[in-house]
Amino acid sequence: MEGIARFNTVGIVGDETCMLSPAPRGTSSSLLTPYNISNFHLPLSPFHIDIITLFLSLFLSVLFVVVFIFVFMAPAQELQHDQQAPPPSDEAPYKSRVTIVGSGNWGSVASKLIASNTLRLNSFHDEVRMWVYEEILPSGEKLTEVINRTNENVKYLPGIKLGRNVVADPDLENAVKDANMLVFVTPHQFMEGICGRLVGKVRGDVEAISLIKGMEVKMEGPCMISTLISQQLGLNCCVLMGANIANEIAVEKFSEATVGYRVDRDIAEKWVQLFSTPFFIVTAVQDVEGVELCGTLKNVVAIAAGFVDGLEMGNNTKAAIMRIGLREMKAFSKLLFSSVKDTTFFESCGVADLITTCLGGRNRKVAEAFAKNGGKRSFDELEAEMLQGQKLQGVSTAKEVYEVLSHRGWLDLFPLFATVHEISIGRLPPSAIVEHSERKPKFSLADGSI
Ligand SMILES: NC(=O)c1ccc[n+]([C@@H]2O[C@H](COP(=O)([O-])OP(=O)(O)OC[C@H]3O[C@@H](n4cnc5c(N)ncnc54)[C@H](O)[C@@H]3O)[C@@H](O)[C@H]2O)c1
Ligand SMILES: O=P(O)(O)OC[C@H](O)CO
Repeated sequence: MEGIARFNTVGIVGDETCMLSPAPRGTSSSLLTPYNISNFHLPLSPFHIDIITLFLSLFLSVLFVVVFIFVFMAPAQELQHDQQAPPPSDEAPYKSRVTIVGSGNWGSVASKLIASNTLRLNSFHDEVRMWVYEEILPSGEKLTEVINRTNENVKYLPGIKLGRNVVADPDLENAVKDANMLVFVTPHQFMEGICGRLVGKVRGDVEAISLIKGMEVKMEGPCMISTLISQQLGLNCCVLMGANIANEIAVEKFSEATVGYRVDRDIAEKWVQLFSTPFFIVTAVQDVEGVELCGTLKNVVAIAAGFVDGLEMGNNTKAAIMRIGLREMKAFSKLLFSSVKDTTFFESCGVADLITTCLGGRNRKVAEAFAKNGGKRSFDELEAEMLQGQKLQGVSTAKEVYEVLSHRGWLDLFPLFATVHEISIGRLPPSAIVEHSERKPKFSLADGSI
């Protein structure tokens, strides 16, 4: 604009010069400078000539600058703009670009599922970027370099090829910058820090989904991880939960999952499309909080089931603990969010996830070892020894749920949830899981009301 305005100013100066009249024939050249241009005789004094010369040189200089900018600078500016503007210029605008934020056990399997679909479906760019929290392996190599060389996450999912179109990237900002579909799948305790690093770094049109089972408790109250992501990054976030033990899906054993969405069914369908395979069946329901709370709270029940296994109390006791746990899951979810639907508890994210976790999950396994050791070895110690870098979610979730219960005066209403935390911190012995959980809550929790 500045260039155009200057150009107009130059034009006006030019017009003014054209207003000089031709010198009348026979006019004496001694009075007027003989300034002949063809048959024009301009009756100008030296002062006028100086002014005109000044204006002309000004005009020519400005013209030169404008031409210089257009010829030499504009292409450079265009190039710079192209580099910043998403999506990159080498792709059709309708193709979605997917980045996975996280590369643990489930994060790696999610990358494998997604990578098989982005190759197959035209609406997605082939490449799937996977942010990796960089680690140095015992061999001295960087985990990202090994993943990119071998196409395998040798630490968190050994023996499984992820797909050649998965690119491991240790730089979080670089990994997300071009994506318009972000999949969050890290242990929940790292998400606050990760979101903090991503503020202002994601595309304006980005959609997100969280596969993370967990919650945060803030001064204002409980905050689901999808809400944390939505609020911190200013984007819409769906969730995907289900009976999904990652190692089983990695070897393509049949499983189901549930996508929870808030409003936009089309977005939910796009996520369903991105994850679905013949052995991984995904269904969408309009209940983000219900789906996410199922995935989050079942980990607390799994710890209780692990205590029962460690104490060798048998299947009936374990089934009883699962039933009481499911009742508390439903009541707690509905007390926090009245919108939570009963039907959600019958989806894969509900009762199916509860069953698989209480039978074969990591939370159950480590809790069993905790009980076998009479609570003498801490969860942290057992987790490090038994999971080699993978993380439990149930112990910290039990603590977070306990904070909500004590803050709201609900401890007596949720004896199983409260007891799991008290055993985990050594306040009660593992055997308390049955004695305390079987206590009848003071009020009916059947419909989630107090
Ligand atoms: N593994 C499963 O079977 C499974 C299935 C469904 C859902 N989930 C859920 O998915 C989420 C992620 O689980 P996962 O199994 O992929 O992870 P994981 O348990 O394998 O966790 C390890 C991951 O945490 C990363 N990490 C370690 N320190 C970190 C730090 N300071 N900052 C950021 N990252 C760090 C590691 O690099 C690694 O990628 C959890 O909420 C879990 O409950 C897991
Ligand atoms: O191994 P866990 O206990 O973390 O559970 C894994 C998944 O959440 C099961 O769906």
